Amino acid sequence: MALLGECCSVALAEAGGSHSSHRAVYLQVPKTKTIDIEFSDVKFSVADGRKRCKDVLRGVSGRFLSGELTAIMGPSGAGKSSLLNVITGVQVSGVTGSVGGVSVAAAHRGASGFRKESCYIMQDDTLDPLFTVHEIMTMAADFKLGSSVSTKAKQLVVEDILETLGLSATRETRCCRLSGGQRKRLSIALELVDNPPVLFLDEPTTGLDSSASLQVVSTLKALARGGRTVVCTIHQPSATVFELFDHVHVIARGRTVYQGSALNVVPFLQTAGLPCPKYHNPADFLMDVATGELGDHNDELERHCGHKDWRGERPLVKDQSQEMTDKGTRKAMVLVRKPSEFDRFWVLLHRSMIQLYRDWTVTHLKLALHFVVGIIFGLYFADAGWDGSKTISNFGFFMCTCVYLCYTSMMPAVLRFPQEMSTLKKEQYNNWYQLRTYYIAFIVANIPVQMVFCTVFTSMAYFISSQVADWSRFVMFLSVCQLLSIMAESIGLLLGTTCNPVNGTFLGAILTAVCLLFAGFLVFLSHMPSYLAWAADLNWMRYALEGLSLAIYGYGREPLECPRTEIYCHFRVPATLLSEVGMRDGRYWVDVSALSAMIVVLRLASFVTLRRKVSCNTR
Ligand SMILES: Nc1ncnc2c1ncn2[C@@H]1O[C@H](COP(=O)(O)OP(=O)(O)OP(=O)(O)O)[C@@H](O)[C@H]1O
Repeated sequence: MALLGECCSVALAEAGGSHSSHRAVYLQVPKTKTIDIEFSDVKFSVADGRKRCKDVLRGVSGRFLSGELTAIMGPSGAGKSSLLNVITGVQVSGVTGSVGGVSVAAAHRGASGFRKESCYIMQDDTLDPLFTVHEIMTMAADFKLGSSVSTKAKQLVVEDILETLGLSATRETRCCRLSGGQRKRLSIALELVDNPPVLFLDEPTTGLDSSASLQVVSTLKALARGGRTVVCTIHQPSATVFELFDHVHVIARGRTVYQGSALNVVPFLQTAGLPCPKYHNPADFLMDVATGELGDHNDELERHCGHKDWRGERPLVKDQSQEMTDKGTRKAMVLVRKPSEFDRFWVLLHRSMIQLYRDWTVTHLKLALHFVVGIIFGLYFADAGWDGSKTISNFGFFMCTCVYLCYTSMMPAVLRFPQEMSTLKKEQYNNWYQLRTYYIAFIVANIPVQMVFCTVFTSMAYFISSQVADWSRFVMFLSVCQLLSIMAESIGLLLGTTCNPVNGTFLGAILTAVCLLFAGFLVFLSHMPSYLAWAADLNWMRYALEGLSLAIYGYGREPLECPRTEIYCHFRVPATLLSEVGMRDGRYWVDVSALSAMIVVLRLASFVTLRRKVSCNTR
């Protein structure tokens, strides 16, 4: 990698800001800091499942220059995405060689400066379907430009980028309703907000028709001409699209078989004794050769492409900032200070709140279901709260409440992070925010919602089943329910970040069933074999059940009423139940503390596993 010029901006130099903490953002594609990326002898191997090594990249070298639009091409499985992943630092294990003048390992530790300034638009780039184009762009501007830039200036940046990428007409359209080409352009637009000097794109034209592909690649070319280094992988481009590329790097079976200008492909193949038929798309012919359809010429091509530099003239880069000054246009330059994590926390919180509000399946539907199920529970256990002859049924009500809260909190949580993983990976790679900021914002936004669901269900079930009308007991009961549902959600988050969603939901269901077994309901704590008592001590459901029982029957509750028809009312005195089920010596505060401690441990553990999952390779 080489810095070709200290042309970041005059304003930057005047401000005395370092490149890492300040960046100049123009309201139109500017000439920015220019970065060339050089990589040499890059090798990447993976275990192929039979304890043997498969060489995916076998010593690939090359240079991607600023101002140029580069395509990495090759047959399917040749190693295009792998090369991009190695250069961007997404793939580190099993890789040797150097990128940006330093070894791959050192580059991963942060020695390669271009990575901090580059953005990577992945193939399966997901855009939140709940937001409009304008909203999602505004959020990107808030993340990247922070509060040092006024809202008005941010809006100008957003409008300008939308205009440049031909998205102004869709500004009020929700992302889920955009066409494939518009989605790709929006993914690019999001990353342009803070004007990155390097853009990597994995197959930006996949799934697009020829005119949309042409639009996307033309956009990329315009961005490259603004001084950026733009590199993308691409499959079989049309002749028109192919000609737009300034530089093409072709890989076949992990080796470079051509690197040079798109216009030099035909003369190159001619030199290698492979004349391209007249009226044939050179890109198609090149792919036919690389796939071996015309015989195995890869060794020959590899030799020939090393003999001569097939690269074309370096294109002239447009200095648009200068252009703007010359024309005296309204376009202004904004000096950006890197936003604080605190600023980003508020943006994340705001985003989570909108998501919760707009996704009616997450909030409205669940709220309605908790309300209805709470009523059903209450009716099913009607009178169990005051009637001494139904005390065992009431104990069953506590157990059913625990199981219901566990399942309804745990299962959605298992799917929560896997659903957001691709967005999270992209935003993490592109330095939108730190993972801990995201995690804290998630907790702060989510816990109150969880508490509201739990309160709705518990209140309905509590009062309809005629539990004791004592506010302090109700608060104690509700607090345990809240802790249990947050606890179950924590387990779900941990499972979602350690296993895949299918295994996670299966394990969650099994875990809840085992906890039910050791909770002290099916086998009372007093009847449990002593050598298995430890299992109950580790069981969050046991603490919840005990907490609920003590909240209702502990602390000197008056004897219950019994119907006249009952000749013998065994559980009339509440303490009798507590003694029989082995909870007489239980302490409410111990149960609450145990649940709280487990929540803290599990939330920390899920953060660690989430970080591992986000930072692990794309595969
Ligand atoms: N982390 C990995 N573990 C195992 N195999 C891998 C890994 N990364 C790449 N490969 C293998 O390396 C080969 C090249 O994969 P890569 O995705 O780079 O190809 P590609 O040229 O981008 O293909 P396509 O155009 O079909 O996307 C494939 O056979 C793939 O299975």
